[in-house]
Amino acid sequence: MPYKLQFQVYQYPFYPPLQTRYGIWEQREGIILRLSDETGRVGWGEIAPLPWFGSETLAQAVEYCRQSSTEINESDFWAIPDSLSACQFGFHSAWEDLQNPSPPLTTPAFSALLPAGEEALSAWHSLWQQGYRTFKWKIGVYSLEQELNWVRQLAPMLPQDAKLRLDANAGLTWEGANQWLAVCDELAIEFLEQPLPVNSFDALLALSKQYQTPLALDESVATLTQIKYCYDRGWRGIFVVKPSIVGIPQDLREFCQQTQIRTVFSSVFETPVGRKAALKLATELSDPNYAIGFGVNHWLKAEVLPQCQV
Ligand SMILES: O=C(O)CCC(=O)C1=CC=C[C@@H](O)[C@@H]1C(=O)O
Ligand SMILES: [Mg+2]
Repeated sequence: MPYKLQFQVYQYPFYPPLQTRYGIWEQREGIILRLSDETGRVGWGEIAPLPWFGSETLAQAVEYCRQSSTEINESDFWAIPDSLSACQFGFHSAWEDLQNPSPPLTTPAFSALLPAGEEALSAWHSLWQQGYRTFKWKIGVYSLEQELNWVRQLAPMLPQDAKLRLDANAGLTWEGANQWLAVCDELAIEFLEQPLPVNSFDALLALSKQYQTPLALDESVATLTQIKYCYDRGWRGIFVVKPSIVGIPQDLREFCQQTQIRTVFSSVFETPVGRKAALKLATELSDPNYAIGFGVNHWLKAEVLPQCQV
């Protein structure tokens, strides 16, 4: 049965901008997809690229949508190349939504992203009062000395049942990662995300065996192709899965069911359209021992979605 495709590009400002080791991220941009069939069923999907994580660029995704005719078939969904992993997720999510529009009945607990730097010391309390019990703090943004000093203040001030995880966004050196992990073990940090660059797999694997604090790969496992590569090379630590850029949901389901890998699902600050599809997959596959990285998007002010062009 052919499906009718409509799509619209969107841009939303982050408020406040997101500060990470990669710099300041000012706005989220992506594509909202609307699929409909002859019986009148409608499905929504979102293409939310994250090129610095290894997905396609927005321009490449727009080009793919433009060259897709307004009538597409099931075979077209399976023909989307792995190099367009955000398109794969967006189109398959819209197709799954059309067949079963119900949102997930429950979701795992959410982790809240703290602002980078010293601001985290004051920001966590209002999030705690909102009900968050797990917090993620980005490191590698300021100097090692400053951040070690701040984490030694932050960890002890959190209530007993709070959890703190750190995300280095591939920004540490081997020496810096060892310094951080010694402190993580001292402070019972929940896990340390991507301490070293993607091309340092052997060093990451060695590091994962030297400290109590679990390591999580994120940038190294951005797509299902990369997840399989790291699994085949022996990674059995945490896999941070950003569903919006991972690829085809059904392929991820099958791989997780075959391997039982330990996953912690994470947002790419997508809109409510992509968030619904991502949470549905997270509810099915994310390790229940870990909160998922979908704390309220403080960054995204706009809630109204653009209507697709007719
Ligand atoms: O995982 C979370 O807790 C929230 C999402 C998040 O931290 C990220 C989303 C997208 C890109 C990065 O800046 C960052 C990450 O590295 O995990
Ligand atoms: Mg990360």
